[in-house]
Amino acid sequence: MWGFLKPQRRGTLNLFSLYRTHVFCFDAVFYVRRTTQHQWRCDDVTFYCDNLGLCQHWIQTINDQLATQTNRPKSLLVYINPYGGKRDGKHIYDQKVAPLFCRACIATDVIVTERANHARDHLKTEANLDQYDGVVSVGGDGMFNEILHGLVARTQSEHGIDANRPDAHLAPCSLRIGIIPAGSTDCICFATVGTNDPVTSALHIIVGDSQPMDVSSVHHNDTFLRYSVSLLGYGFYADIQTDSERQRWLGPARYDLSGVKTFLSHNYYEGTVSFVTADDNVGDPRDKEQCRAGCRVCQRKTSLREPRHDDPSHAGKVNETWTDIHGKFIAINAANMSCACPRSPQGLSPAAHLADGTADLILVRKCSRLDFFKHLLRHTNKEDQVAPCQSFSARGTSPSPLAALAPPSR
Ligand SMILES: Nc1ncnc2c1ncn2[C@@H]1O[C@H](COP(=O)(O)OP(=O)(O)OP(=O)(O)O)[C@@H](O)[C@H]1O
Repeated sequence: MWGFLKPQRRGTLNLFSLYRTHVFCFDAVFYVRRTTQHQWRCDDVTFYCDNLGLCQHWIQTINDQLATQTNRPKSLLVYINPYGGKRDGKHIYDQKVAPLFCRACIATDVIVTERANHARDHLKTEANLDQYDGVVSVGGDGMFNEILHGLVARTQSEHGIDANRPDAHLAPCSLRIGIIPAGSTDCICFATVGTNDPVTSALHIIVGDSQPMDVSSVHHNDTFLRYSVSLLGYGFYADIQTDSERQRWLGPARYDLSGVKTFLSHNYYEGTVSFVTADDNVGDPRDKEQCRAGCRVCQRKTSLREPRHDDPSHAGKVNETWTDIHGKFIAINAANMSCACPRSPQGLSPAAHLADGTADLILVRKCSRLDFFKHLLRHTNKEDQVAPCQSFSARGTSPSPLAALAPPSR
């Protein structure tokens, strides 16, 4: 007879394991409990039984059910950036994440990076990727980007795709990337999971959650520069980023200092932005629902986009009509995702989809400091982020001053 009894002994149990006493067999089942603000926690239920055979049968049945879930990772390659955010990436991983991976029987190879681009270079050339189900980034957005670059570059070189061609269709990576937030803004984690919480992210990885993401490639004069999954910024945000790197010793507070400095300098840039509007775009920048795992728009778009990287004749799009906008701009932003983070819970483009094959182009023309301040202030609240600025869904830009955005591919 199964029943919930007061536990006689609680121990560190494997995800599904059997503990025996002389009187009862008992088995603790660990599960994910959803709490508030998109946070997940690990909880357990203990079942008791006085029939050992029945208990074993029950455990076997659960394990058989779990074995059918092939999306759960069994082996992961973990990169920890000990240098990002408040420099506590290693501590976060050891204290909050490793015990959960261990409990879920996930084997891990852990590399603590020793320099910038260590993870990228290791993934590009050395790592034996066949033995892993995924790669985990413990760090911030910069660390995620390193891993993205390593994995995407490796995949393209294995498929013989020339990444310097802006019209090349990139081959999708077979490995997934998990993010354990341990950086300063952790925008990519926040925009995909809804919170910056290492335990929640670890549990998403354990249960095999996944979300496709658009990747934009940035080129200059037919030379590949970099990939981007979040914000591609020219002007205001790029200036903050450049300046904040010089203040890294300040930790996450460096963004505040650089933000104020850049705002006060009130720089603007004159040039022409060219873009192609998305033809079958179903979303609108003012849509109320935020894109999350399982989004129907992204699922539909992903299924419509056939991978065509093996057919050179399909490279590039024909009949694209380019629109030019000339002017003086304070900020030129292409958002591949909402770019939400704790300071901007809605993000720069709240309704941007993670995998619909488009980027939201946000142009902020030269205006007074006061008007620009009002625009920035909206990022911190939940009100309409786009009015009265114009916002476009675009799939490309022309050369200078913005590097071209190739059609995003997964
Ligand atoms: N061992 C290391 N020493 C120095 N720099 C490193 C090391 N490992 C990684 N890096 C670099 O540190 C940079 C910043 O890391 P990360 O993104 O993790 O933190 P952050 O910049 O504080 O957070 P965020 O990007 O979310 O603002 C990355 O661009 C990465 O290339």
